[in-house]
Amino acid sequence: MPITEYIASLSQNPYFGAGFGLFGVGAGAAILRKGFQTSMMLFRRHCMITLEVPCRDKSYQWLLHWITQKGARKTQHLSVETSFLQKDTGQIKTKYDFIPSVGQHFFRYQGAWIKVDRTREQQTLDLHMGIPFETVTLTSFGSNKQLYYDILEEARTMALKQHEGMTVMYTAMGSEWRPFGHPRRRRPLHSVVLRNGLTDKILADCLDFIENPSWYTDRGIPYRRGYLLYGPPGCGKSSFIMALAGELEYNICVLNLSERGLTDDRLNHLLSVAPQQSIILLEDIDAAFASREDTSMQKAAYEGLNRVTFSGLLNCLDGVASTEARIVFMTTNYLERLDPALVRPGRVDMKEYVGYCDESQVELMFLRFYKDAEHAKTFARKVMETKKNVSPAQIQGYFMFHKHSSPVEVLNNIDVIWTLG
Ligand SMILES: Nc1ncnc2c1ncn2[C@@H]1O[C@H](COP(=O)(O)OP(=O)(O)OP(=O)(O)O)[C@@H](O)[C@H]1O
Repeated sequence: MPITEYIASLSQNPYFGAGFGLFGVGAGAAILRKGFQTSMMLFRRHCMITLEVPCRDKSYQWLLHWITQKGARKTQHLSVETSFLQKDTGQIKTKYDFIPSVGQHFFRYQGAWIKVDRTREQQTLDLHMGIPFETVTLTSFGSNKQLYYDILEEARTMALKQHEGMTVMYTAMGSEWRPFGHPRRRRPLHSVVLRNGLTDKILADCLDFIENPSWYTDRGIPYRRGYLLYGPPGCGKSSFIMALAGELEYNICVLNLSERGLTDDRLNHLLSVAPQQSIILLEDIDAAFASREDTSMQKAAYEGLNRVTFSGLLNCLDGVASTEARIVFMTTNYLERLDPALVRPGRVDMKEYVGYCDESQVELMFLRFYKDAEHAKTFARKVMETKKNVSPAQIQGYFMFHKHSSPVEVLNNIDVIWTLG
């Protein structure tokens, strides 16, 4: 049979017609699907704008809180984050924050609909935090990037407002800094009573440093400043640094140099990634190295474990180069135990003794507690007449002991100061 006849006979075959029809429908559907996918992809690429924020990014938590409070307020799918807040009285209040749960949420911002996708990768763990890796993706119509800048900026401002008037303490965890405990209410600087003029001297030095970055850059000097406070325990070294941080609106990163596992490399890294506007505090700096020289059990226990070396610390202090003001505070009870190399200018630019009370300090502390100028003078004189060393912590303890006593009773019992605690 010639081929034309064969084709003509096929067209009359009902089975072939039906099969061909089905094939046509299938092919048509496939082409339509492909076309739809391509146009969706083109639409997404040209008409939608997305922002992906991974959980390692600083703005991640800010954004989640902002979305719950400002954006997707009506969403019913939430997860909880519990935090603690300390009141002035020391009482701790538990606070529950809701954040959008994993999944999709929608909200309107500046007239635009925004889709929120919070996704969690079950397979990938964030090694630093030990939690699954997460991302939040915002998607919206249009090409206006400003929308996302505005959202991130609002989220940041909202987060910072929460900590207004607070000092956040950071501690080193692995290779990063993490807030430690609850943010503390700022302590008024002059509530820490140091010898006359010392508070203002240190404050003025810090302010001069913070306000004059160009003085350092113009002269090629690293933009950092080191302070050492030394003196007996209970005289206010730590309290002063906390109060100073509050005054400067800085936070504090506390580093324990004797910590096991803190190597030179880790220390170097930590110093270079410290949060902005924070004071680095190295407490009891003598303890980290003193134990190396003695042959006590302690040394044996730590032997073989990674620790910071003295030269490592010096290198790290020298290497703290930063575009923003880097303030390092060190404290010690034993200045004489410190290696001169550690306290030379450049590493320690200001070295101040914070010691036992003098007469005016005792008087001021009395005034703060009892608001009685006349008895304050007598009290201070009587304390000084004993010729015994007295720390502000001892005076504070004595006043707390006499919380409900009259100023006269406080005057008549001063021997108790040295027997408390
Ligand atoms: N100069 C001071 N003025 C007011 N209070 C003070 C002062 N010094 C110490 N105190 C009080 O005494 C307590 C202990 O003080 P702090 O821990 O600051 O002393 P320190 O010098 O850092 O001691 P250490 O060397 O043991 O760390 C705090 O409760 C603090 O309020």
